Amino acid sequence: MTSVTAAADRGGLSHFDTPPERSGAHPVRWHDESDRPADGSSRQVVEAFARYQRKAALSMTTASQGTPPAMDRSAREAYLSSGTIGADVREVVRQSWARSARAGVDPSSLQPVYGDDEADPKVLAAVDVVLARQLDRLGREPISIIFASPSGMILRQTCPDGSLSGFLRRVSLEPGTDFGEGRVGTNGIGTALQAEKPTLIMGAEHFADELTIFACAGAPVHHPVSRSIVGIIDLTCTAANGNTLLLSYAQTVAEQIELELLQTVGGKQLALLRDYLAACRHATGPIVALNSDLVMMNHHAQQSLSDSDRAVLLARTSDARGNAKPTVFVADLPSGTLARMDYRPTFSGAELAGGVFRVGLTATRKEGGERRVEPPRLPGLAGHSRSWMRTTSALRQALRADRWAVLEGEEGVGKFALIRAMHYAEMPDRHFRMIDAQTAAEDPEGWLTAVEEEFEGPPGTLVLRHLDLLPGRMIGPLSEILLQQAAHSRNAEGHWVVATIDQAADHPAVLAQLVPIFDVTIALEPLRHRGEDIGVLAPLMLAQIAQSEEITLSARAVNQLQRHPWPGNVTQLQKVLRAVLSYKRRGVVDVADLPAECLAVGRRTLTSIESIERDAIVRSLQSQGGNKSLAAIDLGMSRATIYRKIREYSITITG
Ligand SMILES: Nc1ncnc2c1ncn2[C@@H]1O[C@H](COP(=O)(O)OP(=O)(O)OP(=O)(O)O)[C@@H](O)[C@H]1O
Repeated sequence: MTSVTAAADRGGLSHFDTPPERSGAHPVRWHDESDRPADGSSRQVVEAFARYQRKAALSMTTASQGTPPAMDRSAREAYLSSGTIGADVREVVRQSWARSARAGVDPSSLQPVYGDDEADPKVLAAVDVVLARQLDRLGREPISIIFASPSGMILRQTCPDGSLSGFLRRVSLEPGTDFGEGRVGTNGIGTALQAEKPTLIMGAEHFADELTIFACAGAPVHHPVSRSIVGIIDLTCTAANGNTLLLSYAQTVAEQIELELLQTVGGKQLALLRDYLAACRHATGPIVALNSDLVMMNHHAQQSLSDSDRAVLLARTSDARGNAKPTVFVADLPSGTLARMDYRPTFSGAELAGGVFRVGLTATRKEGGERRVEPPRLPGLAGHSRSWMRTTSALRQALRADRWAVLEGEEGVGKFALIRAMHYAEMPDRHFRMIDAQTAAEDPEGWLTAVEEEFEGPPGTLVLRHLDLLPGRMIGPLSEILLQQAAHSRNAEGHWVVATIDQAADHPAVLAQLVPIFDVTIALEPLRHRGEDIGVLAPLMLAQIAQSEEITLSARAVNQLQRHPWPGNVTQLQKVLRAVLSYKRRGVVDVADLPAECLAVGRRTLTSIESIERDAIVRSLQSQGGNKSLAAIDLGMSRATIYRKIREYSITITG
């Protein structure tokens, strides 16, 4: 082991001990007060810095080892003048330069942007503890430790060396400045955030001229449980002193902050983490753990599922949230895969702390495009998910066996449409009547009489729609009528009675007194759990509403619709398609043509204020070509806030 003596001797940086092949320079200090930058022209500053670098270089031990191959300034100049990328430009840098150029960063003039950022106080407290400890160890080493938010805003900066501090101030590397890549181009903070991994940016690899005098190593700091990025640690020193040790040091500081943060994690989160890790240990498939604050997914869930499958899977998991009993359920994913989800609750003491889902995936479409057996057609309706087929087949069996049924599902999910289509598909010659309990309160007597008269009329289907809305005082009388009829009319000449209820409604008396009169309860799943159906439903409905085949949906638009949670189900999808048709009558509807509400894929229903805010963000992002910084300015919010809200509302930006 080689130790970097100058640093370790002072009791600091001893963790820089490295194998010989990775050993490198130790940080240097100003040797002479006269080297300190004078307040003067930038030329003076550059000269002062050059002097400083030269001296720094002299005091280095094994500077070049462990350092990315030095890239001379000509590669950068060639790129900036002609867009030519030299062979010695590292991939991470070449990608970052391209992003910086696309974001319109001016390489010849650094234009720092100042602002506020909402910092998590727990994270900042952990950062402060670790930075104070590091500062003690650094003594007066000319190295700066910076902490920036997930959007690149500098929140903390320490530098024990006054001279280096002076240079940092000149480029505004100080709290309150946004060092996101889209603002100042390639740099240790913004580029590491983009790459989501530790990244070293050396001298001329920086995009902006003024930053090329520095070496910056950025290491993301993760939340110890969720592993989401809570900020970034950046170590900055002179370009001549930069090497991979700087990166190791940044990673060490980031890890120390994570350890510090771990102390603040509550019992519930730890309990969930414990169960999640235990599940991951034996996992051969996706594992998802969640509570109201946290979602954790193993590598399998992140890598092997498409975005739309993952969105549907998460939507399905959130339905079991808060359940204190183990449950197993099945979800159809948009790709045609069937997910069997085994949910086990997690407890912290007696308190429910969340739950872990072990997911088993079964491909339902075989290679070679083997077709499924198509169910009998239901006129005017579309659907081919397993869930849809299970429901339609259960309802068909109930009809054929004269078994009275309750069809339950969320509002607008298509309960009534399905019963009506089933009736006309199976017994088109028979009488069909719907009586809506929503109107029962207006004329209770008349409503009950209508039900009685229906039973006296010709046989057929009687739908008692919205049964959960029946006023309490009418439940007794209706149950008497139904019980009496149930005793007589279960034969081919009788009535097939089907009721619809909203499963979200609070209707204990209906459940206790009326539902047991029916033979079977069948569930029609919310649209968000039948993403596959959207692929056939949306084009069909678009053509139906437009009464034309001149307008179609692109595959990307369908994919986007499949990712939406559809709290208002098919009715909401219908409204969206109507809205699209109000401004586009022919051609191909693409993602950009969809209303703002469809560009967000969230797991929960938003309040109206939240959806207004979400729509405003989506509109602004659209008008700014997807540029989050510009959208933030447009909306008068900080970049951190827009990033948080984009995540919170699960807004996707497709390019
Ligand atoms: N699978 C489907 N294919 C085509 N259209 C559908 C389908 N499901 C629902 N719809 C249409 O969606 C709209 C809403 O359906 P419907 O009124 O049956 O929902 P519901 O569940 O009975 O709603 P609620 O309980 O809120 O009254 C209707 O216009 C219906 O024709």
